[in-house]
Amino acid sequence: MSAEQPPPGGGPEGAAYADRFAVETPEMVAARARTGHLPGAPPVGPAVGATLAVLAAGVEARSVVSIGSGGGLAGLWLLRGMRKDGVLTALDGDPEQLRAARQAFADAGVAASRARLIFGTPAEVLPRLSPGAYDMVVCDGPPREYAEHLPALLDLVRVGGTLTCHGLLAGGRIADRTARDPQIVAAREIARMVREDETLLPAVLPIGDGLLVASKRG
Ligand SMILES: C[S@@+](CC[C@H](N)C(=O)[O-])C[C@H]1O[C@@H](n2cnc3c(N)ncnc32)[C@H](O)[C@@H]1O
Repeated sequence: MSAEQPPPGGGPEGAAYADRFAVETPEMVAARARTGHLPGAPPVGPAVGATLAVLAAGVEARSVVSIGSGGGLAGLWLLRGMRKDGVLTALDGDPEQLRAARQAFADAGVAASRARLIFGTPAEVLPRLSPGAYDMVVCDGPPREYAEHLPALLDLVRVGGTLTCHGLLAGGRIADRTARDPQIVAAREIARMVREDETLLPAVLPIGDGLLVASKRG
């Protein structure tokens, strides 16, 4: 890296600053602590959470689907950015994560009418959701679980709405041509499908473990 060329994202110090910049509420801190012992990837960091809030605010989100609700940390950020009358639909296949999410929303004073928590996998739940009815669809689970559902996920997003998938970079391994494990193959497949879809305007944000964002155009 030359002296004139700063490291992407400001390097580790820049990433740490981005996380410090986005201050979590006490309820968010508690949500993070509540699910720390559960299996699976950790919840979103503050920089990713704040970005989700900004994206939700940008589309004036009234309805958002979150795939892989976890313990509700991303949900709290999303609700912060959504309209005050907005409804978050969050699904997860782990009842303990859903219980933790319910607790997190209650702690934060989120009205029950604003959060719909559904137990199930994308294969079970997505067919029950209305196509084109969502301002934003947020994926935060293993990419290999969601690659096959990408067309159904995109179908849920209204024109002008936004899709996000977190975990795309997999610690940078997505760029390593020798890496061919199922998670990386699925992440590359998601990236390819989104980039080649002419109805989408996509970008990869190198925050957290890589946030793929795409705006759906007419
Ligand atoms: C990284 S955590 C999500 C954290 C959450 N976005 C947050 O910030 O609080 C991933 C979640 O996806 C869920 N998950 C993984 N595979 C799933 C599947 N096939 N169906 C439903 N949920 C799944 C896990 O139970 C876990 O709660």
